[in-house]
Amino acid sequence: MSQTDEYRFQVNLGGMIDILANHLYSSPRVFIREILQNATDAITARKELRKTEAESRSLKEDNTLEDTASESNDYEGKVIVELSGAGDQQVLMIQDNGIGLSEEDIHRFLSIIGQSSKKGADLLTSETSFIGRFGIGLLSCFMVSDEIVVLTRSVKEGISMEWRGKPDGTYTIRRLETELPIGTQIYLRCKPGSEFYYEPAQVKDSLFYYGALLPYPVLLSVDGETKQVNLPSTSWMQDPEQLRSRRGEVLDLGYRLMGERFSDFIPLRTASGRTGGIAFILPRSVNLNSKRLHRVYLKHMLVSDKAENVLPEWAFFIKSLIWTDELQPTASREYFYENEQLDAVRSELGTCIRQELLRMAEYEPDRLQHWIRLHELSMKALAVEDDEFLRIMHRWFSFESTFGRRELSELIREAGGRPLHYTATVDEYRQITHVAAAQSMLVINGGYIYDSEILDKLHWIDATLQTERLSPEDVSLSFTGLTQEEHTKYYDVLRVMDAALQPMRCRAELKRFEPASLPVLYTISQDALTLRSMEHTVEETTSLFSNVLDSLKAGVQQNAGYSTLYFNLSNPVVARIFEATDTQMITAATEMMYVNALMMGHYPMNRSELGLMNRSVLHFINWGLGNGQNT
Ligand SMILES: Nc1ncnc2c1ncn2[C@@H]1O[C@H](COP(=O)(O)OP(=O)(O)OP(=O)(O)O)[C@@H](O)[C@H]1O
Repeated sequence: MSQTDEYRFQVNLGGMIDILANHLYSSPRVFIREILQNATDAITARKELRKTEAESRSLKEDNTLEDTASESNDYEGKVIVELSGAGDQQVLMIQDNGIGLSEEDIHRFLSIIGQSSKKGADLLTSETSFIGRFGIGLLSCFMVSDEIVVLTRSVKEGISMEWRGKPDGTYTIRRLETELPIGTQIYLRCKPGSEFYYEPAQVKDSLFYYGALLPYPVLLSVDGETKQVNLPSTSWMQDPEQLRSRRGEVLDLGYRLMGERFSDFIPLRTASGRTGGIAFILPRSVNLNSKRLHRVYLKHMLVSDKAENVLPEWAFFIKSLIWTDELQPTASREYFYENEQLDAVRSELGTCIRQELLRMAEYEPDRLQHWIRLHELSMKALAVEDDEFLRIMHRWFSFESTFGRRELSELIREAGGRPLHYTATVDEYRQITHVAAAQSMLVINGGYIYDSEILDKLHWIDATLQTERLSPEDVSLSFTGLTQEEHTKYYDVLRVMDAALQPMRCRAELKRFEPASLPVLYTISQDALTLRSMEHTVEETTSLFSNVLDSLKAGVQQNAGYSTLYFNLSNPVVARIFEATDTQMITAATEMMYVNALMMGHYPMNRSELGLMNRSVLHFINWGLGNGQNT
């Protein structure tokens, strides 16, 4: 048997940095986030240590818990960022007064890649109060510097230490003579080509971008001038009541962090209180398919300003600012794992929004109406998909109707317990709108996108809400018929009219209806309508395709009913036609009325109908001129 030699894997640090820079992080500027994050974790660790120490002391000395809490609260975390030098001699120093690193910590955590003092038993699922867990974040500094220098003094031991690491994987450690303050200082010297990331404005922007909500001061010192970069205490953000009472400040925060001037918002908070935020209502209407980009802070640090999955899909009219301490970020820290926890949080935040909508519907209807008007089309699209949303919003949706544009709640009231009548197409609505309005009949135009689908679904969400689709033929049922004498009197004229309309598979009927100004009403069955559009297509297509259509047409033709042209005897012109005796004149008038009705109903006319129109117009001109000569 041959001898087996055992070797250790070697890590090519340069290669790893390349992977981080080009494949994990979206921009080199994330090094600021990683350092701020480490500082935050170090401050948290120091706070926790003080708390445990105070607790064990209080147990020994029998102090009250309040004494313990106040003792652990008298420490204030702080981060100072300093820029010095110029060009490629620029140095960025980040100092925190956190827990610091002991000599042993340096060997265990700082010098071994992938080793972290912060992870729990299970790297991905166990929870800690820290943001970091992978033990790779500090490497991001090599994207902008050829050396990382860490000066540190642990709260646990008095020795001040220096660690210097290079991207080739070498590092040095030494004890310092001077005594440093407790905490850590990181020094980065600008790497050629990275000058941009050391510009004071850039550093300031990045510190604000990632750390605006950090609960301790982050100070930036440039040319001897020191200013706080992050927002002064925003702990009130976590309390929905405070958010409501600080309306102006919240809207201002929205502008500073999200760059948009919002005018309204909904406070968010899950039952556990571990996730919450502000759901800003978009002040402009948005496409339902546009990305929903939310801004999420994990333990006060920005994780992503492009998080799509923290709110339900339907909350497209909202742009939110979310804080959480429970969601699991990915290693790039730019997204969250799509896991059960995220599912639960998303649904709880969705419930907050729903409840607020319901609350508004009850107590602030004007506010709700304003939003709906802004986002109505997208909200209707959502309501078609989501019954729960439809249930909340339906009564605020507006529809065109013969009573004007009204909210559904008003229309339901007007209908007084009777079914709501609606047309399925805009053309059908156009055909009957005058007639229905003149007869004070409530008809809703369901022809616009989503409207008839919503009307169709109403009885699913409320069994008392009945709807009925109406066709123009149904409206004709409300017309007044003629007396027996009138029937006899107008029988011959009607026969002439029928004969004139026969080639168009249309029949004439004589009724009385309102408004008197409307001479005729054209109604057509669905089959007849299909046949009409097929005929129209045949006229416009190639012979091969028209053969196919012809055979389809033959099938439909057998079933297709006639359309009907209702003449309105209450209309003075129609009344005069029925007094006429000249058959030619009656025929021409009928044809004119027919094409006029088609145009009013927006039906495309076929070739023979256009010819008909031409003929009858010429006929009337001729007749008019002849009449003129006679007088
Ligand atoms: N400012 C600091 N104060 C104290 N310890 C620090 C500081 N910065 C880094 N460390 C130590 O160095 C270790 C490695 O840091 P690094 O940023 O690489 O990883 P991490 O923060 O643990 O995890 P992640 O890769 O998820 O950010 C940390 O676990 C911590 O022990």
